[in-house]
Amino acid sequence: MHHPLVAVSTDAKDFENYTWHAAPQQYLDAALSVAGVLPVLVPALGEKIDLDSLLASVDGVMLTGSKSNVYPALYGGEASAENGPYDHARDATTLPLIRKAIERGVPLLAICRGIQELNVALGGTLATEIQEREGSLDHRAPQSDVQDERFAIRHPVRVSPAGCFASIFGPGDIQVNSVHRQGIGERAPRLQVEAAASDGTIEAVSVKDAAAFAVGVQWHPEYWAASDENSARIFRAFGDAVRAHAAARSSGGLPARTAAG
Ligand SMILES: N[C@@H](CCC(=O)NCCCC(=O)O)C(=O)O
Repeated sequence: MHHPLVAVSTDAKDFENYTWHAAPQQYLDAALSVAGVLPVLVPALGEKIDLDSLLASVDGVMLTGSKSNVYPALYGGEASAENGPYDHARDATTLPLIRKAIERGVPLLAICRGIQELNVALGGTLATEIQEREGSLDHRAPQSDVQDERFAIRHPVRVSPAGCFASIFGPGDIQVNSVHRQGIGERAPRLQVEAAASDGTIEAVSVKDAAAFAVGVQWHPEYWAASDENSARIFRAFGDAVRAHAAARSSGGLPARTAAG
């Protein structure tokens, strides 16, 4: 079976005297087994990467979650020891990659840190320690060493009837997991809300004027994509968009604006 290629963000991690560029396996499994695309890891090498060449060679981009936070100066905030850890190499890679993928009409799925990067890349800001806001839910993972407990599905989000998620999930609420302490602060002007939690936290967005599927989710559909229908739906929708992009590219039928650059 032919699998179209999807570029996947990596974290730069220092380990055993090397810097590794890595992504968790759950994202890779969900991409291959549920979306039906072949994930290709993109090193966090920032401006050394020719993004036009990369994006001419793949049919989708997926941004993973991470314990690290986007460096606050990138959205006018202040860095602090408590706010870290940071991953400057990842920021220097993902923010331009997001902008370029949207500009070229390459389908984009941005998960957790990814939705935060999407917001920052398009001019928005992030709020930190959102569990401390009055009336806020605690969106952090429960304290546990067991990953299945940390990633357990545990709160509802309301899907907006007006956006593209309504056609993926239908109307009403869906149940999601939650492993974050930051969230969208000021929403970037090009983003529209696709889902929100009961405390108002923005849980999913899409890019209003994008030529292709371009969405972000604050939860982790990759973790249960093999067993949870709603988690799988996002990956299937992304896979469909990637295949449509691949078909348009191979027939030379991409709209002029997506072939540019
Ligand atoms: N660090 C940010 C982004 C949230 C995110 O991507 N979480 C995944 C964490 C994975 C883990 O803890 O195992 C935030 O906290 O908002």
